[in-house]
Amino acid sequence: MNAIECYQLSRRFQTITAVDNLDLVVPAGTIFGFLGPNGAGKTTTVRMLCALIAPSSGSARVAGFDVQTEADSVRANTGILTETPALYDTLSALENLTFFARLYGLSATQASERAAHYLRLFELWERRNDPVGGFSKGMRQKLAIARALLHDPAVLFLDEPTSGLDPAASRSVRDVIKSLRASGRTIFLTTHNLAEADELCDLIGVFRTRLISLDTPANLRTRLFGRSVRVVLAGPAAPLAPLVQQLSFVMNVTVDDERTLLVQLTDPEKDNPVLVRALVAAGADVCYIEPFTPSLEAVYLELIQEPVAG
Ligand SMILES: Nc1ncnc2c1ncn2[C@@H]1O[C@H](COP(=O)(O)OP(=O)(O)OP(=O)(O)O)[C@@H](O)[C@H]1O
Repeated sequence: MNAIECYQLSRRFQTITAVDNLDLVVPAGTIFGFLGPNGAGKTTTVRMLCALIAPSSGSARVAGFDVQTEADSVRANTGILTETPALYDTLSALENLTFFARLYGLSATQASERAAHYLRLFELWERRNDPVGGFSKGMRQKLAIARALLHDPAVLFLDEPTSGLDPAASRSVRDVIKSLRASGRTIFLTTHNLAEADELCDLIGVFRTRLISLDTPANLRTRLFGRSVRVVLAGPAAPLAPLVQQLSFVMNVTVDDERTLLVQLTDPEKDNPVLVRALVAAGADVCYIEPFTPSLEAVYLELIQEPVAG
């Protein structure tokens, strides 16, 4: 089953087109990473998918419901963590959660059960009676995610969930996100943290008003950079680059540093021995050769450089 399906989804604000003909399918139980520069239209997309604003054209189904004709059901089945979640500072963690659970329509018993469940899950139980005003940013963020989960939504939208958190708090929030996927939820994660997207996401959409690319992190790398190896030599690398470039299976060569070549090729298992033989025949001493995995950041920067297809 698909958690999210968009068909030609668009939103215009006066003269600005914020989202242009978005076609997107996100399978249930996955973490989808939505990446794009500032002003790309990510928040606008999330607001349409949560049935908070109407599309100008096109359609979308979230958790099986149409965002326009079944907006109440969409809202009942989605949770959203906004970039700056508001919590009541003078209320305790438990009071905050039970208050919001009642707003979602849960009975008093259900509200306290659900609040206790998430406070334990997110390791906030010991601090349940403390006013939230004294909580660290990481604790507040976990509490805000808990709040978004109180009505047990199938699809959770998280906007920059680890922004401004220290490494330990970020790790703890990422673990929470993984545990939510393990429980079968679908997570729509908007982030500028590419290492985080790489670690968490099953599927990544790179977006700038239009969807530029949609694939798994591994496929995005291979599609853009092919399969690459780093060749570390005992002597200078630059003089050998032209020779390597001439090999029929080599797609591209760059000099990574004084003694290192980055070689993009089609089939490392088959091509590496030929590459090494050619280098040795040219008098080079090969110290070692290893697979090279470009960072998702390199992939992302390459993708958003490309002009948006007409
Ligand atoms: N209510 C609105 N009225 C007019 N223009 C809007 C409105 N909401 C968004 N926009 C415009 O739509 C475009 C996309 O904005 P949006 O907030 O969706 O981008 P974003 O990708 O979420 O950006 P960021 O990463 O900075 O949060 C921007 O040009 C923005 O100014």
